[in-house]
Amino acid sequence: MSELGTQTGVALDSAQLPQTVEPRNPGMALDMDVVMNTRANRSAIERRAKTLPGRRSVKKEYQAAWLARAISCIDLTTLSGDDTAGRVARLCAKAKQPVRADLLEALGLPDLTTGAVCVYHDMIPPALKALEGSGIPVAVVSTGFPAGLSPFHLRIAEIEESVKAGAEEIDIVISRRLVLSGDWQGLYNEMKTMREACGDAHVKAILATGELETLQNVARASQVCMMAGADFIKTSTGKEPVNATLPVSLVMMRAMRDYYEATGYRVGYKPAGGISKAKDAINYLALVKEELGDRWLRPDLFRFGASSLLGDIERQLEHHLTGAYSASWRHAVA
Ligand SMILES: O=C[C@H](O)COP(=O)(O)O
Repeated sequence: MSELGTQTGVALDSAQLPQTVEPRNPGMALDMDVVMNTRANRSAIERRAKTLPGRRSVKKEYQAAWLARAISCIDLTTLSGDDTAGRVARLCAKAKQPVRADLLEALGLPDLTTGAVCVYHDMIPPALKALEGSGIPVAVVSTGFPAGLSPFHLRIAEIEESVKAGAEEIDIVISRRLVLSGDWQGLYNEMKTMREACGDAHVKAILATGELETLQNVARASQVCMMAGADFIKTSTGKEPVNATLPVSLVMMRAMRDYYEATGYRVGYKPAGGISKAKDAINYLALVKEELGDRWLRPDLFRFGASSLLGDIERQLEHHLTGAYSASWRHAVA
């Protein structure tokens, strides 16, 4: 049965999620033939991406199921210079109970949570404290986020410090200049060293696609990061002028599909930055379903990096259950 279909039924039951554990991508030797043969046809990709928002219409209980799944895949994020322990604690409370309790009951999903909470290094202790016992992992941005231009040994030390402090997921930024100068070996070495520094923590490689100039560069950088052992590839920091887009997502997902076909390892995907509307979330999930298949529609293989998406999803779910919209300020996240 198709899992989040518009034709076939889907129960709003998180217990439906299979408990299979995906083997971690171990990486492989850098294969320059694969990298150089990886291409991206911009006009074909843009044409394909444009068809998505128009023809996807998921209604009523199916829409609620897709939105509930979207919530389970959110890395609920705060990455501001004025973050405080209090703000992070409020964000974590929202991660533990992402939607009003009566709405969760009505959906039959009393235990629904977000996929993770994503913060800066200094906010790890308050996040861990607030999430204690919830099973929700703390993700941390690292390696001189967002530009990634601090000395390399300090970037590695930063990863090690965050792992030591208890982060289970490390979102690293790659050196964009290595992509822009075609230094694929340099990018491979950097990513491999970062993956090693993460140890048991999972590593998400932020490509900062809005700064990579071409879709071909995005495709090649995706391949190289996966070969070097990335657990996830992620579009953006949220701080670039252009962040996640559907065309970029199509390119990255196709690179992931090629990598899976070549190695048997599934790498996760995280679009991030500027995703703030429920209907955008559904478009991304639909793209994942069509390009990669149902197995990828799980928090272990798919996340949204988003600071304000949850509020709009809660609003849409409230409308689904009560027939009325509430003001967006009632769903402020933190
Ligand atoms: O990784 C997450 C992003 O920084 C969040 O970006 P956003 O604030 O545009 O949702």
